[in-house]
Amino acid sequence: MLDQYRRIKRDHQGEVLFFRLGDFYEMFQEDAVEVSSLLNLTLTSRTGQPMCGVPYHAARSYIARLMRLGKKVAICEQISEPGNGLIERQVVEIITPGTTIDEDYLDRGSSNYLACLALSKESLSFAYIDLSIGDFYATSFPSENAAELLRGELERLDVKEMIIQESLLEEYKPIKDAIDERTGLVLNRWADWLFDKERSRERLNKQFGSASLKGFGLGENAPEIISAGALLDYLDDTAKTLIPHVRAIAVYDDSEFVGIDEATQRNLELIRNLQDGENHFTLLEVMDHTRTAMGRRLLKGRILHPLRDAAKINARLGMVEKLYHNQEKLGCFRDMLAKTPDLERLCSRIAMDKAHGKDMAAVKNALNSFGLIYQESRVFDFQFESPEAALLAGEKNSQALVLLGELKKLLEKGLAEDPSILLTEGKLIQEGFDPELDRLRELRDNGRKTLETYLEEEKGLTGIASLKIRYNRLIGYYFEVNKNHLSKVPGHFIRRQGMATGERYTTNRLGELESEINGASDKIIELEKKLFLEIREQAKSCLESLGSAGRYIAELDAAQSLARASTIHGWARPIVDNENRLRIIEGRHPVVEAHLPRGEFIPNDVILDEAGIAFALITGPNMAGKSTYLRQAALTVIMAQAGSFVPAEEAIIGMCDRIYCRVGASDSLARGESTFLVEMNETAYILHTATEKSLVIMDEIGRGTGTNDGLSIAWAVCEDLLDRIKCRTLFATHYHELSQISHPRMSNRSMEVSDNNGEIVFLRKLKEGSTSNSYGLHAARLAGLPETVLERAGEILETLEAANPIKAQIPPHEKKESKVPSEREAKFLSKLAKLDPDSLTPLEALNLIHEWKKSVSVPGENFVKRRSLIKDESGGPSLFDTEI
Ligand SMILES: Nc1ncnc2c1ncn2[C@@H]1O[C@H](COP(=O)(O)OP(=O)(O)OP(=O)(O)O)[C@@H](O)[C@H]1O
Repeated sequence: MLDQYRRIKRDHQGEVLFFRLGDFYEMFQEDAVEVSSLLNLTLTSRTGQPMCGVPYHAARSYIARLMRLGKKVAICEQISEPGNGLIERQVVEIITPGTTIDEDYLDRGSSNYLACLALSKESLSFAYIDLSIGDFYATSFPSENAAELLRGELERLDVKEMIIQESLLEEYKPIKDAIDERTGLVLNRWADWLFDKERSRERLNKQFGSASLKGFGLGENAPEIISAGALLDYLDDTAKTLIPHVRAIAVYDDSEFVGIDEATQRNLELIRNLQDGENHFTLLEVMDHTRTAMGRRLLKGRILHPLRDAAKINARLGMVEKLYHNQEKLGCFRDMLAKTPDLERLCSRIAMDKAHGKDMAAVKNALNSFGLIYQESRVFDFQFESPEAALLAGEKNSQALVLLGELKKLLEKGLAEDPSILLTEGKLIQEGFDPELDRLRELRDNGRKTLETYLEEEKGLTGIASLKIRYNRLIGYYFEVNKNHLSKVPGHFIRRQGMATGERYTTNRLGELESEINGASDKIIELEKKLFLEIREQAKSCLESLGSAGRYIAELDAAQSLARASTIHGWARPIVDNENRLRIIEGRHPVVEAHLPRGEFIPNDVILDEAGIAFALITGPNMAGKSTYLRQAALTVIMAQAGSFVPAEEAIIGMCDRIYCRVGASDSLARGESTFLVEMNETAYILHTATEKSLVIMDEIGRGTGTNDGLSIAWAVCEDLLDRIKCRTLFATHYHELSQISHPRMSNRSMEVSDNNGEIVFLRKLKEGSTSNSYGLHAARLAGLPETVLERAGEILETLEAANPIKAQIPPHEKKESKVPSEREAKFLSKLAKLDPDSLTPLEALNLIHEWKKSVSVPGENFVKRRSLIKDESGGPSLFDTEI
């Protein structure tokens, strides 16, 4: 047996092998040593080999714990009946954190992503899937910013498991660093030869039943194909079943959603807080009043993927508004949604033939709720976002609705009231559904009654009042006679077994009754299983419609959640347009406000305007509320573009393409970089990627180094943002000297403080103009610094202020040609980098040159001037060295 174990284990080195031995799953050797310590199991040994085990019926809870610890588990079952010789065993399933669809191993309100990263010529191919609901996405990252973009996606998606092309880890340090930082990520390193574009294309076509992938936005050379195909290969190996619920792939690029990089997601505490990574004190917490797991997952996704399409945003807002204005119906929807099971995840269990009786009962309940919700929602004429939900909403008697209605009836008629989760013990099918099943049940039940009558008969005959009929698996039905009555046992009793307390007997009549009852029972179990599987198969044929119903419920739930939050917190519908402006009147920080007593949060306006002031430099003492103000601006934009009402009296949000939120001096010890280096890396990233349509929030940048260095850097960064990028910016600083920057697009604003002879009160109101006092000593006093230290600090401060270390006159900013390529140039360069000259015909090459010539002759943009920038790495002349 151990040889068999070793043989199987050889193919499952990366997984903990759960090896079925009778009623236990056993682990041996290194698995046993590791798992016994992880799960606190007793470590024993078998023929000198370390061993530990868990009972088969309790295995799920142990597997769930291993999943949470980032382990993969291979389930090895006995596949032949016990008899003479070795039982055959085989791995029937591999459960991994990214591929599991089992509710016990999943977080209800979070998506569960498995991702794949591969190299595709010059770009990186990135795909991810949530197998538990069948959502499948792909994108590609241009090589220039690949590591930052990957970081952003991994943070946003909270990927649980990833397949990665080995050479990427070995040859691209920034990628390796981005992966290494995610400590909980389960990583599968795949050799390069396993990534094959042609095979990937075939696998994807097979999955979608398509002849070409063009319909999914995947052209002939689309880089996304390679990672998406590899992902399906991996699922073939692990899930070991078909995945028919994965019916399409959505290819996206960064122009669809607001770019929110990893640091911004964290600094704004969108989904997880900075303290313990939980969702308390986050934006999600205040927005989330969902009633279903489907709605919660969707809402989370929307917060992390705000849109850049005003029509779509307005459709979401419209749905929220209709519910907001009809509080009675809002309450009614909330009640109905609260009773709705997770149809999306049930669909994947049906698709993968894993839905048990209770799952099917949940489908029945979900369909019931859906029917009621659908009926109630029709009067609202909601504009649903996903095509599948929109289709359901649009066609009153669509085919999908008919199918769902029929399935609901079938489940109501066929499924037992409280069905078993096993296929092997009956209790699955309702009475009156199948005549043959009813007949067998009657036979079985009558058999039991007959047994009772027969027992009474024998009691009378033998005079043993305590005579009992019992059953065990070994000898079946038997009479049990207490030892006090053994003398009364009649001749037709056949002795089967002795016990300490008496004897066990059978009779010919008892044997006959037993075969009648058992025959019927076995047939019932078989028939119930068959009927149940037929019902499940019927549900499987409606998967698409079930998925649409799930999505319909999720969208409605997300909208009602936002309507509810708006009602509780007094949020207003924003106007969202394409202008480069922000006009938030009486805005509040949604999270800080929610945790303060009602009315205590002091609202402030955020006014940034394309034509006028787009850059606000905010000074003010410590504790004055600068950071809160900055973040509330970013959060308001995210909320609006996610399709939510916002915490303001009124708001006009000119859509942002990217939002950056940087906080100076934040540690990133995990990256092994100095605090200041991280700050500068992040600032560089903003200066390289922000556009005129971005919103940049900078909170005390430049603090992590010497005053003069920090101030100079902050000054130059402000100038670059003002002159070159021209984006909307809120820049908070304690370098009051920055207020000397004089620029028509910049305004100085500060947080008001009342100072009544040293009695400091923070008014938390933004006013025009700068301030030159940081009241740092006041904050230090509040923090409890000893009085002697404070006194001494006061003396030093006076001396320093008298000396005024930053006296030098800063020369005016001379606009120099920027060293950073514009977005258009960057796109062009990326295209150029991807070009394969060997595959071009001379005519194609000539056409390209014509195209380039056209693009460089656009007024105001001049690549020729910047040719020194794009020399190839060898230092030799690049294409752009040639005068065009
Ligand atoms: N508008 C407001 N209304 C009420 N309370 C506020 C407001 N803004 C901020 N606060 C509270 O004031 C405290 C300090 O705010 P914040 O951290 O934003 O100040 P800061 O100016 O950035 O301070 P520092 O410069 O020391 O980082 C926070 O606890 C916050 O809850």
